[in-house]
Amino acid sequence: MTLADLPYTVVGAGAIGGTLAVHLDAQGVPVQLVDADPGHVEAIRRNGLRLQTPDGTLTAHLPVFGLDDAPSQLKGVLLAVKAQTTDKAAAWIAPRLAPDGYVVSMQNGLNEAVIAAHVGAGRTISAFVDLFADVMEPGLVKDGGAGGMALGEYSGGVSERVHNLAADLQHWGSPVVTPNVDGFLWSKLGFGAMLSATALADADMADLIHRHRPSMEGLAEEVFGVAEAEGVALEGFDAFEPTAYRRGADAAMREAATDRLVAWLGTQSKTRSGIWRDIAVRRRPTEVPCHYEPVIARAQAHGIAVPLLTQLVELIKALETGHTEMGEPHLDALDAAVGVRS
Ligand SMILES: NC(=O)C1=CN([C@@H]2O[C@H](COP(=O)(O)OP(=O)(O)OC[C@H]3O[C@@H](n4cnc5c(N)ncnc54)[C@H](OP(=O)(O)O)[C@@H]3O)[C@@H](O)[C@H]2O)C=CC1
Ligand SMILES: CC(C)(CO)C(=O)C(=O)O
Repeated sequence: MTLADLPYTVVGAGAIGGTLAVHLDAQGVPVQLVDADPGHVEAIRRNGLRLQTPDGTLTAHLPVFGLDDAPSQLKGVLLAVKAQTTDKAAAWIAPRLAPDGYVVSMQNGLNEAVIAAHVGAGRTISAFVDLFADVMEPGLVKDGGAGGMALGEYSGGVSERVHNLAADLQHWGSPVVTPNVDGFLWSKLGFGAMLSATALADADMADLIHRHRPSMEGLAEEVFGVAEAEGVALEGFDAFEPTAYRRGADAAMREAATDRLVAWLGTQSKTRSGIWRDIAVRRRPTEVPCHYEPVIARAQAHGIAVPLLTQLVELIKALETGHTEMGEPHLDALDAAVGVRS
């Protein structure tokens, strides 16, 4: 096999990596998996990787490896580990990555710089993913609803390899190919702050966003204040309209945007965020500090106050360590903090 023939490698074959791998396989595109969870690897080896979709279950029988027995040379890597594992995973990938290989960050957060530090900016592809998926049991991923995706070069612009990747993903859908993935990533950080806040309570994302509009909208506004200072041109996606949450946005326009967002979230069969799932089901640390501490640091550098975001990160950390329990009073307190601020 020549380098050009090497399959895609999904590193982190969980909810997102698993979903994309099954769709690549269904498109007839060669793909192999690497995952750190031995139980998941074993289940995939035994029964294939199964993706439950509204139209039935797709099963992909794919080569699957643990970190110790994976191939020594990788070409197109789709990285789909949680953000806090990016550094470790990229360090593992770097010595195995072919000179003309690349790593695509199929993640939430600003992970591209971390990846580029290991493999080089020229071998890093930016991506934004708004898919909805969950690992239900080892070897089984549930498609929890449709969402958007964008792809582009981390160094800027778009390229043939980005267009090729978008074409290879056609069985999943149609990714946007754009030089402004950053605009999507920052918009998702705003939306993601709302989703992260819904993990403070034990109820569905749509209901909590509807009931706690002051804090939800205030969180997005804080993130977008930082994005603006960073010179990022925000991009809308799915039912999320970032312009409605910029400071000074018309109040009626903002409420209408939140109405549409809540209605759309209500159509998704995945009703709780990955953050909620990590705390309540998996009982493991979440991505929230890794996503938002860099945003808070940038806010400080620009002299921008982000009190809601800071409080959100502290509350999530307290939930992770068991210092507090999930409950809607946390969101009432955030709502009240907005009242004090404005
Ligand atoms: N799930 C969703 O609907 C969405 C997720 N995202 C983003 O996608 C990214 C991936 O999330 P998601 O798919 O939900 O996460 P999952 O936890 O479902 O999948 C990640 C997988 O990676 C494995 N893993 C951990 N460390 C390594 C490693 N060093 N090398 C290889 N594999 C490793 C994990 O194993 P173990 O469990 O043992 O750690 C797990 O099986 C995150 O950034 C998330 O925010 C974005 C949009 C939606
Ligand atoms: C809510 C969702 C699925 C939106 O993409 C998400 O980002 C997550 O679960 O982490």
